Amino acid sequence: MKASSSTSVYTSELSRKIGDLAALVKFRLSATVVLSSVLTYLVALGAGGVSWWAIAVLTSGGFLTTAAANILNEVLEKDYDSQMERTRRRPLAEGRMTTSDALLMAGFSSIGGISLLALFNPWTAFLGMVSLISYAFVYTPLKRVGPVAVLVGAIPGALPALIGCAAAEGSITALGITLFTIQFFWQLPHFYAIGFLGFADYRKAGFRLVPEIDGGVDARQLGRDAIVASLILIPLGILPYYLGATSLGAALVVSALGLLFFRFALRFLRQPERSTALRMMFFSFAYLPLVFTIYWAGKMLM
Ligand code: HEM
Ligand SMILES: CC(C)=CCC/C(C)=C/CC/C(C)=C/COP(=O)(O)OP(=O)(O)O
Repeated sequence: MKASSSTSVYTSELSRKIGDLAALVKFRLSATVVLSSVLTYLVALGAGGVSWWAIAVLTSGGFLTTAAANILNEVLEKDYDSQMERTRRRPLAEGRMTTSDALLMAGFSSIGGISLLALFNPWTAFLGMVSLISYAFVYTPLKRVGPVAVLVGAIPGALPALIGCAAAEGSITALGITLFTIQFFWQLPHFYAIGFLGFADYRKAGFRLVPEIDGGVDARQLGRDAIVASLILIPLGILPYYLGATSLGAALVVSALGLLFFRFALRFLRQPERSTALRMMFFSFAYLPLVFTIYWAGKMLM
């Protein structure tokens, strides 16, 4: 009896620790970031030369680097995270973890991550370092300054696409810049939907990522910007075909997804409310992995 109750205490303690670690590194976000690097790596590499070993190194190096960036972000924001409903249960915000433990993890994680990325080539490691530093030390403080933070945050947010291409090609190429640009513009409607939905929460903690008008969210501005970004994604979708990185069919499907994104943005602009924002947000979750997978499939079938 005693043994079984101490086992269940141990199990629930362990699952709480795992939950805390997942929240500390923003596991789902980090996993998607890494997926974008792995998929762009595969697009750049095409059919030849894919090794499971290289994919494992890119996945673990990318994950450790992204985890370090997110830990630093949560250290810097622990007092603000505790004021937001969405983030208040994070381990640093609730005091279940100390700042020094978190910093120690960020230190080991960044050294491990960048070292693994360096196994590909110096560009991959350098770009990993730039994304980590710009996310933690430029974007994070700018979140309290104004909506410009979103455009700045979209740079480290898009660098994983360039990192994947650099790992495959050894340098910064036209394909890398194209996939970076797609990931950059994708993030704008992605965040504008989230920002609209979470406006009150952001405001409570003093984050100023979302444009305001008369003390409320400026939904027209968000809608217009989402329209512009999604319109840019439509022609951009074709570009990898001209660079020889995918088939015409795949590129056209990606452009069609851009058109669909535009429709979600247009509906949001016409009717800025929870339901239209939610649809734009859920579509954004699917859009990026779909786009890179379609390019890859197109290249494999060429
Ligand atoms: C300017 C850049 C970005 C901003 C400001 C941003 C902001 C956010 C926020 C605040 C959430 C939490 C939504 C919630 O919990 O309700 C979120 C969710 C998410 N973001 Fe982004 N994001 C950005 C870029 C990215 C990038 C680069 C990726 C991946 C490639 C990404 C993938 C995701 C995913 C998969 C989720 C849902 C998973 C989760 O809620 O943990 N985001 N984003
Ligand atoms: C390879 C490497 C190191 C890449 C860095 C990639 C990275 C962490 C991208 C995330 C982009 C981003 C601005 C997310 C929102 O964070 P937020 O601080 O607004 O989210 P929060 O409100 O949930 O804290």
